[in-house]
Amino acid sequence: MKQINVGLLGIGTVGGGTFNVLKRNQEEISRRAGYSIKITKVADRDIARAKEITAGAAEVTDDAFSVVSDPTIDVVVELIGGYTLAKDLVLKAIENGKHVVTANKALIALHGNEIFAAAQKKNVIVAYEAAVAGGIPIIKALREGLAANKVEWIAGIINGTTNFILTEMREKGLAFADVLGEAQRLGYAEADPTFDVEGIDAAHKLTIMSAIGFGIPMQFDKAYTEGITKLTAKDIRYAEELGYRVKLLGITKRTEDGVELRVHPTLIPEKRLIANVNGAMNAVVVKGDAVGPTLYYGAGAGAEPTASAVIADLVDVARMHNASVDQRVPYLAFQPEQIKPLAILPIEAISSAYYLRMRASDKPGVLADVTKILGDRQISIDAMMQKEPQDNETEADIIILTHITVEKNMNAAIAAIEALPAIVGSVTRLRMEELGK
Ligand SMILES: NC(=O)C1=CN([C@@H]2O[C@H](COP(=O)(O)OP(=O)(O)OC[C@H]3O[C@@H](n4cnc5c(N)ncnc54)[C@H](O)[C@@H]3O)[C@@H](O)[C@H]2O)C=CC1
Ligand SMILES: N[C@@H](CC=O)C(=O)O
Ligand code: NA
Repeated sequence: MKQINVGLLGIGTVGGGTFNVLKRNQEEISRRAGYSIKITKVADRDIARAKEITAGAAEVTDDAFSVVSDPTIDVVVELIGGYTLAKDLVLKAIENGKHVVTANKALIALHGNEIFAAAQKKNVIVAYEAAVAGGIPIIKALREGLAANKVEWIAGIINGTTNFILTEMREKGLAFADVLGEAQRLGYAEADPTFDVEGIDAAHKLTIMSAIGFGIPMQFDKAYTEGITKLTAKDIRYAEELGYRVKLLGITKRTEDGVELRVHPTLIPEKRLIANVNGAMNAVVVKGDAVGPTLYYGAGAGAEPTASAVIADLVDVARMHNASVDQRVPYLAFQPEQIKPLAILPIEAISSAYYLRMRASDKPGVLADVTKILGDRQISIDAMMQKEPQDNETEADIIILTHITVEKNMNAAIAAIEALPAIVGSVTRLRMEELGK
């Protein structure tokens, strides 16, 4: 059987998983690929660890550029992360006519447009299944399985670290910081976990799915990004009392005015399957006009689940490396000349239902003032809950769920509510999604 030589850049969590799974399932994988896929060279700055993992099965170097320039290497697998060095390495590999597989969503979301244009010119594959929702074959589903559909919206739990944190906080009442440490230990978190907890990693993945779903260029800089660091256990509890779960959701929707591209904590009805996705698991709902809503579920992070996607890409490369660029699945699902920009809507222009929590002095008339402010702006109320003041407290929590309104309208209403003398501090606002239709 012919051999495909792989140069692996970075043998950390995902690189190590890739090396091990490829070794363990070698026979099964080559029966599928029609080629023996072999990691022949590994670059990692931690040479000792790389040598320990590879145990003599591959040449090890600390010079990643020597791998992308090595004429014996057919495919470069980039698993170092970050955008600066990774971009240089990937562009150099493409320039040298090598196919590329990467799990690096930051790289694709920020520099994908440039990378795919370079790859198209050189007739090489750039595959990135592992970059979105880890082991779930969501790129495959979006690019191939749903090709008949006009995609209407995509919504997903696409960051394992934050879903793990939210689950542990809800189920075990643990503090945010303790759970983050555990997620790091388990290999889920990014090198800089701010990317996870501030929603940046999810926004990278959402940007990629939005581009593939709607045939638009990658526009990460226009994404609205809000993480989970300000989320309180109290809001998670109140949401639950009202029949909802709070998840960090990435949502992208095609509307008449443009495309919504937003990541934020979101209340989802608990009866939805996606509301019950826990731990580091990911789930993505894609709504196509023909197929309706479809749900994809699986491990979104971790060594072997992510390796599963990396190796699936390697199998695709093995099968398709001799084809010409126009015989292959296009990088972003649409033919490159058919990628057309659509405006990304600012967050003020999106429409959503809302969860509002405010603290009010326990005086008569406050509720009437709040409902009048909402009514004056045509914001209708779906549900309301008032918590009696506890023990020595003189203030009560009021929780309101609204029907759908434009965010700009809600901003004005919140400002007016916060200006009421009886309202203490600021109003907590969380967006809600039905995800049904
Ligand atoms: N950990 C996960 O669950 C997932 C990670 N990813 C992505 O996969 C990529 C790799 O992530 P991890 O494996 O978690 O990271 P990691 O930090 O465990 O591994 C990175 C490896 O690259 C090596 N490295 C760093 N700088 C280098 C340099 N200049 N030259 C040579 N080697 C260098 C490090 O020594 C390390 O072994 C990232 O882009 C990440 O976003 C994607 C999906 C899931
Ligand atoms: N840090 C990421 C890793 C996978 O993409 C996550 O937690 O989802
Ligand atoms: Na994937």
